[in-house]
Parts: sequence; structure tokens; C-alpha cells
Amino acid sequence: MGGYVPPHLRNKTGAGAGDAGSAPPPPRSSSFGDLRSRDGGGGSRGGWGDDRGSGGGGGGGGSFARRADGPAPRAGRGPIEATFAPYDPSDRVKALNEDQIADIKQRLNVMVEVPEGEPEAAAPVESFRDMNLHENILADITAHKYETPTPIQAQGIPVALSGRDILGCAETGSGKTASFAIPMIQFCLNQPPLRPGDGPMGLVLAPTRELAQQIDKEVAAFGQSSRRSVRTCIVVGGVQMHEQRHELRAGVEVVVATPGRFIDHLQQGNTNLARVGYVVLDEADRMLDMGFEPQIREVLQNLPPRHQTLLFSATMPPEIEGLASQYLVKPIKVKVGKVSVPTANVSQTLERAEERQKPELLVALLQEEMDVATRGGPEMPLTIVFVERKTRCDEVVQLLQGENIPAASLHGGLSQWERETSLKDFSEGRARVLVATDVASRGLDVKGIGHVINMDLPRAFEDYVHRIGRTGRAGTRGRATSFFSDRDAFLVSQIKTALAELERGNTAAFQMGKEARRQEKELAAKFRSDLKLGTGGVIATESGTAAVKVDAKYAHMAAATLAASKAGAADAAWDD
Ligand SMILES: Nc1ncnc2c1ncn2[C@@H]1O[C@H](COP(=O)(O)OP(=O)(O)OP(=O)(O)O)[C@@H](O)[C@H]1O
Repeated sequence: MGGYVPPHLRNKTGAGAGDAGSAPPPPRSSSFGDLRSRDGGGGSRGGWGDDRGSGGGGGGGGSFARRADGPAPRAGRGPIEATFAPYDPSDRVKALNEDQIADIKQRLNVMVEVPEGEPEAAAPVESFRDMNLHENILADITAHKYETPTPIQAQGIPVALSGRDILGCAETGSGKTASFAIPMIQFCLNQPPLRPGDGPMGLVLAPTRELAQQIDKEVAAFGQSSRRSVRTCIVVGGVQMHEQRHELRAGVEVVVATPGRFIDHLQQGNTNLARVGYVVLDEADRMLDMGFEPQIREVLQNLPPRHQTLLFSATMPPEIEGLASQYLVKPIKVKVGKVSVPTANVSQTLERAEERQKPELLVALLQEEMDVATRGGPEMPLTIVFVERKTRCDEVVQLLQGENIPAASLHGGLSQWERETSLKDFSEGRARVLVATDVASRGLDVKGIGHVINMDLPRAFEDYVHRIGRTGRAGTRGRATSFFSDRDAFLVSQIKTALAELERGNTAAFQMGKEARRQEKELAAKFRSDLKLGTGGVIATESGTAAVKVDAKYAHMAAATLAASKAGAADAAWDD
């Protein structure tokens, strides 16, 4: 990962990753704009019958060098353009007037922004039945026990079904996955079948293997009744290429992938982009942070002209808007509720703790919850403990296991098998505690997580937002405890401000992304020097500053942490 630049990109630009960013935006289909203006209100990109056989525009097979034996589109046959079926919601929805639509948006706390001069976005729809979904999908939604769409689904699904690009932002645990997965299945069902050698119709890119696997499961759940027409394949690192290669070459309608491994398969000619008409970038901001920008751009630049792009996250730093402005076509911005802030479903506690005190405090906190359960109280909640580094994960697991607290670790230094085993042990409750790096901070959806503990706070505010969002999901309540020391002073002040704003019902988003992190570093350095000079910086905490004697058995951990707490250490947590 990191500075990886696909060879053909280097050849094109004659330079490195930095130049990838300045590559020109992708070609746009001229028919695309025409279709839009023709169909007025709905914004659909034309129907199945209209599109079949229409000559121009196809053939966006990408610039990847393909092996002769690969399943690249076969010579001598024409490309198949994606079909964008008209969106036709129920009469009840069509009959809504402007005021009624505004009322629904207000009730759902949904904000929709349409670029100037573009047709209105499709109205929010509060029932899956009214969305014009294929009956197989409706059956699967019922089987999945989703009764009503969440707000991001109520607004996001109709906009996606109407073929428009989306920049979607809604808080953690609010159901963003289904809001892109359901329309993707409908999209696939509307396409002419795959031919031998065809690549996927739907592509989802996500930052981590665990998240990709979770998305794949969700797609499979809503595509269960259509499994013969919508086959999915998961393409992530850490496992052998050959099985994925075999599946890709056999033909699948949907690929859910981490960007690095997906590009590897493209370059080996195991798949191609010629049929991709529906692309999702989930947690796009994290993928950019992880250095996947060249790979993402490479995919987006090589898509066929007729395609739809959806970009989702709970946090939207300005970098994302930059990417969106180049690769999304007149996107509809859908924002739900308070975005880029910690979810109000989680009660948050900040606890001052020096590095050397943290192990003992953690054990005490977890043992207290185990004792409650032993005394016949509620079962100990599933708990995620976030730490800064991979090695620290393993140390903390050993520590907890030594105290008879069943724990597993999850980080990028483990084999794929170990990662999957840890997650399974945790989600099935055998390990009540998962000790993880930020690899688990995005998207992870495990039922029953009641407590998130930041043994080490992250460096960036958005990571805090995602971490604590592992609890308090789908309208449930959760709890977060964060240990902090002087080095976290700036982040703590941000968290406190965010909480105060939330309490006041303020939905203003906090500054995020690279620029925010630069300012954060500067201010944190200033804060630390102020502390040294004794000019201020005392942070009040909810639970006071209890002095804890550090037991000798934890001393080695405190020393290791102090040695490693230099800037940049957190990046080692990510390696997908
Ligand atoms: N309409 C619905 N009805 C009931 N439960 C739902 C509905 N939609 C989603 N859920 C459940 O809510 C939980 C959170 O959904 P999801 O993982 O899609 O959230 P998210 O917005 O992607 O969160 P994050 O930003 O953390 O990735 C999941 O367990 C999902 O099954």
C-alpha cells in the first residue's frame, strides 16, 4: 500500500504517486447529460430497451495490460453499456407535493443538496415497498428483518435507484451499507446477463478486509433470492490470489474489494472494468488516508463512460469533496443528522491516565463488569479496546488473559486466518474483549458491542468518531471510555467541544482531514509547551484524576508504550 503506483500510471505520467492526483478527470459520456436533461424530474439515465444496441460510448475497458489468456472482453464483440432503468416509485410517493416532501425530510433529519441547474433529487421514501424494488429484494429485506428504512436508506436508496451519483454522509451505525447495497442488486438485476469474460457490474471498494467481508455478507443477504443472477466475490489481501482469480474469471456480478488487491487482479487480467456501471467507495476518506488514492483514481479513470458512483462515509473531510468533484457527476449530497461528530447514542467518558497507569485501569474497568455478571447482573458487554500499535494489541491481550478476561486481538500484523478467528470469537461472544488497532475502527458491525475503550486515543478526531461508533448502532445505546494523557490534550478539547455542541443540539460538522490534522498537530505542540511552562492546559474530566499505583507486573508495558508513542506510530496499525 502506501506509495504504490500502478506501472501503467507511472508510464502515463512519467512520475510517482503525486502525479496520479493531477491526472485529468475521466471522460464523460455525452449521452449522459442529454439523458438527464431529457427525463426532467426523475433524473434517470434511460431504460433497458432504449439502451440496448445503442452504439456510442461503451468500451471503457481500462488501460490495464492484460494477459492473453485473461478474461478481458473478447475481441470481435461489442461492449455492453450499463442500463439505467427508470425509477418508478409507488403512486403514493409520486403524489407527494413539495411541502409533504419537505416534511418527511425534516422528520428524518435529512438534508439534500442538488447541484445548481440539475433536476430535483428523488423524494425520500419511508417504506421499502414504495421504492420500486424487485420482488426478490423485497423478500430478502423481509427475511433480513428490516421493517422500515433508516433515514439514509429512505433518501439514499431512491436517489441511487434514479441513477444519480451520491455523496452520502450519515452517522456511524445508521445503515449506510444497505443504502448502497440494495440499489446495487437492483442495478445488477436490470443488466443484460454476463457473458464469458465479462467483469463485474457492481464494484464496492472499502478500506479493510473485515469491512469488505461485512459488506459482501450484506450484499449476499439482500441478493439471496437472486443469487443465481447476482453472484458476489470478495477480493481482499492476506489470502491466496488463486481462489479469487478462479471466481473472478468464472464471472461474478458484484465484487467487494480492498483497492490494492483489486488492482492486482486487474493488472493480472483476472477481471476488467468494461461492465462496471455501479461503483461504491465506502469509507472513502479512510482509503485516501491509507494511501489508496492512486488505486482509486486508477479505477475511476478507467470506468466505462456510463456509470454511477456513490461515495459514503460518516465523516467527510475536504479531501473527499476534492475527489468527488473530479469523479462524481453532479452528485446529490445526502446528509443525515449530525455528521462528522460522535454519535449521540454513546455516552462518553474521558479519564485521565498516565501511560504507566493504563494497564491497571483497564483491567479494573473490565473486571468490574465481569464481577457484575458473576453476581447475577447483566452479562459483560462485548467490548472493543483500541490501542495505538499492533504489538501493544498482543501485549494487552496477554495481560487480559492473565487476569482471566477472555480477549482476542485484531490488527494488520496477524494472518488472515488469525484475523478471522479473532473476529469470530468476538462476535460469537467467546472473547468478550477485542483488543484492536484502528483496523477495526471503520464499519465493523458486531451485534452486542456495548463498550468501546480507547486505551490509547487516536491522533485524529475522525478516528475517534468512527471508533466509538462501533457501539450505539442501529438506534441502540452504547458507552465509550477514553484514557487520555497530556499528549492527547488537543483531541480531548475537541471531544469536549463536540459533546457540548451535541448537547446543545448543534449539527455543525467539525473540521476534518489533512488540514485539520496539521492544525491539530500545531495546537497540540503548543498545548504541550504551555503545560511545561505551566501556563494552562488543565483538562477537567468526568471521572477525576484518580492516582493509581502501577503494579510491577505492568511496568514493562508502560515503558514500551512511552518508547513508541512518537508521532507516526499509529500509521503502523493499517496495512491493508
Ligand atoms: N432498515 C433497517 N432496519 C433495521 N436494522 C437496520 C436497518 N438498516 C441497517 N440496520 C442495521 O444497523 C446496523 C448498522 O448498519 P451499517 O453497518 O450499515 O451502518 P453504517 O452506517 O455503515 O455504519 P458505519 O459508519 O459505522 O460503517 C447493522 O447491524 C444493520 O444490520
